[in-house]
Amino acid sequence: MIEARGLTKRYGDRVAVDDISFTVRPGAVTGFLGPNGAGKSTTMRMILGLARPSAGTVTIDGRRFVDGPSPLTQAGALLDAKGVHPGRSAYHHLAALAATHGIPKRRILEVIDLTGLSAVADRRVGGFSLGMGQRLGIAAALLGDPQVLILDEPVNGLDPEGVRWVRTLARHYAGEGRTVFLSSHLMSEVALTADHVIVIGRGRILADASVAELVGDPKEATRVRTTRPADLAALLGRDGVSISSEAPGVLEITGADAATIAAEAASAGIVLLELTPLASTLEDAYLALTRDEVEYRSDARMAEEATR
Ligand SMILES: Nc1ncnc2c1ncn2[C@@H]1O[C@H](COP(=O)(O)OP(=O)(O)OP(=O)(O)O)[C@@H](O)[C@H]1O
Repeated sequence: MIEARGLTKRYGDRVAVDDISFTVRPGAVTGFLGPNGAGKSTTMRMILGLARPSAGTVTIDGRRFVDGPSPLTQAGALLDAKGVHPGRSAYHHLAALAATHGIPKRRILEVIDLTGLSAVADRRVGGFSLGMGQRLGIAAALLGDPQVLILDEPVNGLDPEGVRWVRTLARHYAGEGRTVFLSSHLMSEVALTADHVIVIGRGRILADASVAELVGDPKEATRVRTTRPADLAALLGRDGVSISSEAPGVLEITGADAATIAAEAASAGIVLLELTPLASTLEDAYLALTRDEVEYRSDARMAEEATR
């Protein structure tokens, strides 16, 4: 379990993380989402004792990470996959980590196998692709068989098979009752992988909810394509039904479900070419939550350009 209380990080007069409190629970995958510069990496670095909070506290299983007896067994992290000596082989990189943390040698081969690196374990890390580097970073995170996994953009640079592998791995570890906290820019990926989502924007928490809660009920909108849009709109035009049109012949209707629309159109002899219930997605919810942030950023950029 990761617990942050009043966590704050300032760089000069810039507030990167602004008095946030949250709990990342065991037995679940928690996604950490936010636009660029929102404060995700800074938060993860504070969790791991790599950045000092300006105020507030953050603990892993009740202890500050640096206070732990054997950090790699307490939490494993993938932060910056580039922080590896390029001249070393993958095996030697992991062996060096294992040696300094009292981890038995057989565990090195286990994580190499687990991360699909067996064929390249003796190659110099300097020649690794981004995806192989990510796998090595994840291998290092798993080395201490930790109860808490913290992964910053773990699918970055991975091919589709690799993305699926990370998803399965995250779900597997959560299924074992461990805590999995992962950041991502890919909303669709988080929707598939995470049970719970924390959304951060400009250093503040915008949402802390289950994926189901965040997505909420389906929008209850239905997209309809017909040769007689005006007739259909007139037919359905009553209190509680709203109809908009963004393209010729296409209506987006809320307040009447697909079955009602189909039945009424049929009784009036109106031919429907398409009838699609539109569910809102995590991406919709995320974009709605971070809209202000994005507007702020584009406005700021425009203002900056205008004054040049
Ligand atoms: N060492 C630092 N010195 C000064 N400012 C920093 C430092 N590290 C981060 N920041 C600033 O803190 C804010 C949050 O950055 P952070 O990297 O945590 O965001 P992020 O959500 O991880 O972004 P991204 O998705 O782009 O990785 C940004 O405005 C960034 O410029």
